[in-house]
Amino acid sequence: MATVAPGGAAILPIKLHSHRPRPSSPFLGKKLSPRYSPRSIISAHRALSVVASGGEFFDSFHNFFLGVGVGLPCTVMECGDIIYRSTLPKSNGLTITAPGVALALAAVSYLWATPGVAPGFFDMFFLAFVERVIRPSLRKDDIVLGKKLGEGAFGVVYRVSSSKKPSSKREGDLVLKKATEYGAVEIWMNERVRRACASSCADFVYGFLERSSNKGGEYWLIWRFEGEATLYDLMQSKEFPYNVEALILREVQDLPRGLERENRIIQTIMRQLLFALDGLHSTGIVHRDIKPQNIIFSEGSRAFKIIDLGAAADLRVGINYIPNEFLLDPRYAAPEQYIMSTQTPSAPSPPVATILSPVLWQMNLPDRFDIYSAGLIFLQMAFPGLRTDSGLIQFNRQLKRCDYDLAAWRKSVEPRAGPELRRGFELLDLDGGIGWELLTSMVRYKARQRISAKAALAHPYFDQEGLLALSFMQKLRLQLFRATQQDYGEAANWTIQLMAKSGTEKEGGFTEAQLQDLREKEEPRQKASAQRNVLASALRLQRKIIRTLNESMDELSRRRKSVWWSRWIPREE
Ligand SMILES: Nc1ncnc2c1ncn2[C@@H]1O[C@H](COP(=O)(O)OP(=O)(O)OP(=O)(O)O)[C@@H](O)[C@H]1O
Repeated sequence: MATVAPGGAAILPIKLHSHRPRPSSPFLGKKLSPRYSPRSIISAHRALSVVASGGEFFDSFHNFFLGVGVGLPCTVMECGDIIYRSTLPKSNGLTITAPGVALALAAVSYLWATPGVAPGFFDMFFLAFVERVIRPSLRKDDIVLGKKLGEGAFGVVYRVSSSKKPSSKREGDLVLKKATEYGAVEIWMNERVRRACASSCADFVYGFLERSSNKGGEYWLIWRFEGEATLYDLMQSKEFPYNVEALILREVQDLPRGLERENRIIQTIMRQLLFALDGLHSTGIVHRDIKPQNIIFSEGSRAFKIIDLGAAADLRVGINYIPNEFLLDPRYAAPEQYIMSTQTPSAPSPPVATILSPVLWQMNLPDRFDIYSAGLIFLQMAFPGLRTDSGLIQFNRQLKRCDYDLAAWRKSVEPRAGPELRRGFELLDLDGGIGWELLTSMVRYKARQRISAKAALAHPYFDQEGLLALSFMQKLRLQLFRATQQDYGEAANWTIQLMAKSGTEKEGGFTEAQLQDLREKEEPRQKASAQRNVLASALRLQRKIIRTLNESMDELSRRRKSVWWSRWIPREE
């Protein structure tokens, strides 16, 4: 049974890692002969090890560590059944199976699905700490106040400079926001954005809690000064959108003005806005206050960036996500008002929220809230009459009367439209109505039917850069896009119906809008098939798990969740 290896060590036919006889084993299907029982082989093994290595201590010592099954003490071996040496696996025993690969892929997809469980852990427990160590910090005394830029409900914004910086730096190259409420959240969001998608938002420098003021604590947030104008400022000018073209190209174009040129500029603005939104949404942040006032033109990067993350929600860890809280600008807010269903329990503790975040994200699609607001900005750019507060409020009323159906709104206003409104429709109708198509897929009543930022960027509206007409292939793609969108909507409706059926009396995962829509729908219901029942049961089980986890963590999170992230924020006493 034992052989002697070239090194002089004994090699025994002992399988080290398996207890299951192999088909090639002569013992397969038979009771092991007492002559070759594991115990006897182990004894032989011990004896032969000693004999074979007797005189050559050095060789034995060497083989003790290098050989497989060579002279290793049996106490550390898993001496299983006996097989011939030829049947020993050549690899280290790791077997790749199809179900194993599928399971691993499913786990990886879940961990990387929006908003990203795995990147979230890496960001929170590694990147955040590394950044804290290496980034430069600022103190109250380092800041030289300049002129006031704005004053909102939750803070005052100044243009400032740093006394720490060398004189080569321009004066007033920073912006300071002294914030009270939501300051901590805004620091958290800005730090997250800086690590995940820095180009989406204004360049954040530092944030800390300043306690020396009389008010008993203010959060100081510092950004680089991006530029003088927000999209709102630019849209107020009669020159819009040509003033944006001049900023982006850094020169005034001496070309004839017209719809095509305007359309191209608006398209560029929309693309930049959607890129910024996609960056935020991919990392699990929903802004919740997208409006032209919060989109600033960055002179350095010649692109629009998002500012004011005070109302944002980080769905990856559940920060500032309170389903029934109201802090939205009603002019730009989507009809559902809440980014998560009011029936979804408030955010669980951070680890649970992080683990469940892909499920909750898919159930609620909270990013579509921002998409609706972006759609309204698109409308404002196309129709100058909607750029004023009163114009927008009136439009919102009309749209509500049309059940948030843009096509119905168009039908109602087009026959009696003035030249300005008609010009807006003409602009959106360019290239086979591709702009109108994109707009209607952004401004929809049902969040689930709204296009995502990523899908919007892939929309053919953005393919026609520099072209006045669509090519045959582009038209084909548009048709395909429309067809798939329809299918998607139907599939989503079907799933929502199932989920609604699976008991949402007390707990559920649907927005009021979705439930309302289901109530309104009076389509004949098909008989539930076995497949549907299985899916419904799975969803019921999923909800039960979520509820149980929430309940068990509730007590813990109630005490901690309101303040836990403030530990990350530096303090200056
Ligand atoms: N990084 C920046 N670069 C240049 N200007 C900025 C920057 N950040 C903010 N501003 C200016 O400051 C103004 C106010 O900023 P912000 O919206 O963040 O403050 P706020 O207190 O939340 O205001 P509001 O409540 O009105 O939204 C902006 O409209 C913009 O003009």
